[in-house]
Amino acid sequence: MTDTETATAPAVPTDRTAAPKPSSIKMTARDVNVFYGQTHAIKDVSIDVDLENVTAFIGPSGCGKSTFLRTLNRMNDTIAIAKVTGDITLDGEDVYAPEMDVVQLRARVGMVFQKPNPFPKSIFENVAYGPRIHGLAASKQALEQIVEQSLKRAGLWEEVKDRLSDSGTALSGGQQQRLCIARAIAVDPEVILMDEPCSALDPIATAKIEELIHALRGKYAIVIVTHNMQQAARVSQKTAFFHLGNLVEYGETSEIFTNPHEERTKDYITGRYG
Ligand SMILES: Nc1ncnc2c1ncn2[C@@H]1O[C@H](COP(=O)(O)OP(=O)(O)OP(=O)(O)O)[C@@H](O)[C@H]1O
Repeated sequence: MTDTETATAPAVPTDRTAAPKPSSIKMTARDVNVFYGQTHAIKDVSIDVDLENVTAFIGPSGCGKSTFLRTLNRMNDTIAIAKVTGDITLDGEDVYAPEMDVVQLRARVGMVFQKPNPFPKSIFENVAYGPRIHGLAASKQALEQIVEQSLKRAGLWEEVKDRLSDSGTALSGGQQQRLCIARAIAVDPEVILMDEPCSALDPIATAKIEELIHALRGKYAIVIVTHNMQQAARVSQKTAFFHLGNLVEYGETSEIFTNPHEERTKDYITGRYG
């Protein structure tokens, strides 16, 4: 059954992981607009991203979830016709300031994409590349330690520790996605943005990524775009609902799914439109 076929809102887990924690604000967005030529894709969006809570972005196809996610680490800079206005900060620093080093920013605010995209290099090199170019390891041993710790944090170490020189592209889809998460973790990020990270994965691989998101909660601020409302309910403590480029409602996930304030949110989570 797909989300659009469900007649009721997804159940929110009642275990402790679902409860939001008091949090410090890691990123802020104020009055953010994004234009692709004449298309006004994001309209006056303001939001705070917590460190301790996982934030899910949900909404129907084309509502601007990915576009807004990409404003947080300036990935839209790579799209020639994209224009971003408004203010975005990371620990109070202006992300769009001319002096902001974008390579450094994207290490601090890492990204995991819909389709796993390991480099056509060894498992070790996939993880070692970032720390090496950012000068994070003083020695070969230090680099090996970073690789091991990142693979452990990404829940992949046990599966790959005996074949670190195999190609990253030879792993299964779910393993490749965890490798991409290890690659993001290796440069010691503060925020991890995930753009539908499970959409190309089977249910078992998806469950592993969801467990991993739980385990990483609080170590990094995590924002996940998902089409799957059950997934949003399972992995996040805060949910933002987007519709036609507007942020319609943002709040605690349990509240959004059980007691939404806006009619459009209610219609979406009960599957009245998709
Ligand atoms: N590179 C681009 N060039 C031009 N328009 C774009 C580009 N990327 C997105 N858009 C437009 O911006 C709007 C928002 O798209 P976006 O991909 O952010 O939505 P989404 O909610 O993530 O959709 P989906 O869930 O289908 O991935 C849409 O109208 C889309 O057509």
